[in-house]
Amino acid sequence: VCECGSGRLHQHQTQHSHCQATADWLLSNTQVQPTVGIVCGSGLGGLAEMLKDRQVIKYSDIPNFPQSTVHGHAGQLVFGTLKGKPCVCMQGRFHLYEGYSIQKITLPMRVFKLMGVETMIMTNAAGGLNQDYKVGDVMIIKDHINMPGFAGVSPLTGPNDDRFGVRFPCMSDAYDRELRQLAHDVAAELSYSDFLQEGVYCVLGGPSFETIAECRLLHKLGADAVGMSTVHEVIVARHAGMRCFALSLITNRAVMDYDSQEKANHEEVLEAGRQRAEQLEKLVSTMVARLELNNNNN
Ligand SMILES: O=P(O)(O)O[C@H]1O[C@H](CO)[C@@H](O)[C@H]1O
Ligand code: HPA
Repeated sequence: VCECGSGRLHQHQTQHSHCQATADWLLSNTQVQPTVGIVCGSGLGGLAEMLKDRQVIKYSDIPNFPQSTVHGHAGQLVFGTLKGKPCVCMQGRFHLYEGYSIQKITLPMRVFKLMGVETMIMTNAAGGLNQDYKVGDVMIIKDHINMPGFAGVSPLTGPNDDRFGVRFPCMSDAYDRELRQLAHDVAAELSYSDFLQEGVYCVLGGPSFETIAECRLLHKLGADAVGMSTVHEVIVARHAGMRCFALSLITNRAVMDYDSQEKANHEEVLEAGRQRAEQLEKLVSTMVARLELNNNNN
């Protein structure tokens, strides 16, 4: 029963003990104690192939883990080192529309925290709302708009577990300023600046793509890109005091015009990932090589 004294078994306690059991199980099944966590977006699983001394564990073998159900998400954790840094890579993430609870889709963040991860790097595929963005652009996320959050859908709903973080976590510093600067510096060195953007990511529930009216609305609200992931992970990771950095690959341009014949589809999303995969991997791996692993940003 819960330590809160109510005599009941509460979800937050179950969550903590589940996360701890999963973290312990993973630590006893891998040689790697990761300090960096990477989440691969749709079609961006190649990031995990960069790890050295790889050890792969399928989600179906991990206690308490959900399964990946989306094409382009392999469904396994890859442990190894990237430029000498111990990493864990989610080759496949979970989305609200897959039918899992919002707590379940973000459970890996808490597991990683309990394993010793200090820095999270999330990637995603997203539709470009900003009219200056082109397919293949890489957007550093500087801020987000949490649409489900407006309706009370948050991974932190329910009793707060102080072992992870505070009841009311700050989100104005969610996307680490130093890591964003590092991304700009690395991109400039690699001559990637012509396809690098920095902007605001808006999350929706999906799985239907947006209507034209919705795209126009989101653009007016200040969103530069739209997708169905990442934000919930960032909220849970920040709540637990991990540094966060996130990138969107602009895989398609959001349809904003009633005369347009374009139609968003998952195949073009995956294809855009294939086209830009190599540069995205180089950008992330060079950043990881330069990470300072003392987290003062709780
Ligand atoms: O955000 P990731 O996981 O990259 O996936 C994006 O791609 C899918 C749509 O093609 C949606 O799940 C959207 O969120
Ligand atoms: N909308 C929502 N999610 C997406 C898109 C989009 O246009 N492209 C890739 N993921």
